[in-house]
Amino acid sequence: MVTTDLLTRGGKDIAFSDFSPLWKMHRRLVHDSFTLFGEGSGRLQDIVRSSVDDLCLELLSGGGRGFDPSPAITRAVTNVVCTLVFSSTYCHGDAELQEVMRYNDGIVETIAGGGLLDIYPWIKVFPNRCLRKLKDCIAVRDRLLSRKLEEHKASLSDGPPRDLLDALLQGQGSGHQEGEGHNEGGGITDDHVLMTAAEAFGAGVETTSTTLLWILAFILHHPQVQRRVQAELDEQLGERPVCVSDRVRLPYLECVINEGMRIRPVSPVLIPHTAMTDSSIGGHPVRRGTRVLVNMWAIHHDPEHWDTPDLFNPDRFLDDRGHRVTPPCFMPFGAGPRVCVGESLARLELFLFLSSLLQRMSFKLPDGASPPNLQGRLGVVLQPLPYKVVVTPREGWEGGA
Ligand code: HEM
Repeated sequence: MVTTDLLTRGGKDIAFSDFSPLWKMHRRLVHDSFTLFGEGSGRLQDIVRSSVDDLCLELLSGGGRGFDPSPAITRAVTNVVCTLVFSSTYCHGDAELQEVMRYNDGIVETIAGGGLLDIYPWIKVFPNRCLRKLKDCIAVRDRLLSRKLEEHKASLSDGPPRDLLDALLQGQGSGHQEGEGHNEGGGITDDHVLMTAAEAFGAGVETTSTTLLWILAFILHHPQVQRRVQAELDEQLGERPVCVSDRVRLPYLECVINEGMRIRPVSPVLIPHTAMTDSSIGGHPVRRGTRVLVNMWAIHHDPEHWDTPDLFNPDRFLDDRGHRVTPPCFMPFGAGPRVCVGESLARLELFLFLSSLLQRMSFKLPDGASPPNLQGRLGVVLQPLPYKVVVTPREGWEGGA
C-alpha cells in the first residue's frame, strides 16, 4: 500500500514483518522494555504522574462553559510516549512536543484520508496534497528521531536502558555478538530502531488517547458509573497518589476500562493478516496467502456472547461475587503471536490516567448540552466525534495536582 510503504520506509519496520528470528528478537526487546518501564520499575507510574499533573491543571483551567478535552489528552499521552521512547519530558507548549504532535497528527490524518491512494496507487504520479503532507510529516519525524538516535548512541552505556531507544541499541549490539536475530539482511539496523521508535507513536498515541476519550464519553452518558468509580477510589486510596499496584484494589475501574474497549474497539477491523500456511478458521479452509480480516466489532457485539451488547455495562466484567472476569471473546488488543505489543503499556496508561483524573476531578456536560454522539467516525481508529466537558475539582483537589 502506498501510504504504509511510505510510513514504514518500504518495509523497514520489523514489527510488521513475518515471523523471522529477527522479528522474534525485536518483538521481545520491545515487549521487555515496555514491561521494564511499566510493571517492573514503576517508572511509567512516575512518567504518567507528571503528565497527569499537567493534564489536571490544563483541564481545570478549561472553564465552566465546557471545552473539548481531546487536545489535552492527546498531548499528555504523547508526552508519556516521548519519555518512554527517548526520555524527553516536555512542559506544556514546548516547541519540540508541538513538533511531535504536529507530525503525528498529520500522519494520522493523511493515512485516514489516503484510502483512494491505496486503492489506485497509480494516482500518486499526479500532484496530491495528501501525499505531499504525508511525506513532509514523515521527513520531520525521521529528522527528529534520527537526532535522538545519534544522541543516544553517543551516551549509551552497559547499564539498565534509560528508554526504548537504549533497549534497542543494546539489543542491536548483543544480537550481533550472540549471532542471534540474523536473517539474510543481518541483525537489527539503525533503520529498524528508527522505525520501531516511530511506530510507538503511530500505534501508541492515537489508540490510547482515543480509548480515554471513549471512556469519558460513556461516563458522561452514565454519571452513576463515574460516581461508583470515585467511591471505589475514595474507599481504597483516599487522597494518596495512585500506584500501579493499586490495580487489584480497583476492580470496578478496571471493568469500566474493559467495557469502554469492548463497546468501542479502537480497531473495529484489525490490521489485515496474511495466512502463511494452508489453515482453517472454524472449519473453513484458509489457503496460504489469503488475506484475513478480523471483525473485532462483530466479536465484541455478538449477542450470543454478550447480553444487551449495545449497553454500556461495566458490571458484565464482574461475577456474582464481585470478582473480575474476562470473557474469552473480549480481545481489544487482538490475539495470538501478533497481539498488540504495547498491551501491557496501554493497560497501565489507561489505568493510571483514569484513576488519577477521577480521583481528583469530576466530569459533566456543559449546561444544556446533549451528551456526546456515540456513533463515532472511522479514520485510522474509530474516534468519538468532538464533544465538550466541564471539569470541576473534587473536594481537597482544588489545586489540581
Ligand atoms: C488502548 C490502547 C491500544 C489498543 C486498543 C491497541 C490495539 C491493538 C490491536 C487490536 C492490534 C492488532 C492486533 C492484531 O492484528 O491481531 C495492535 C497491534 C499493535 N499495537 Fe496496539 N493497541 C494499543 C496501544 C498500543 C501501544 C501503547 C503501543 C506501543 C507503544 C502499541 C503497539 C502496537 C504494535 C507495534 C502493533 C503491531 C503488532 C504486530 O503486528 O506484531 N499499541 N494494537
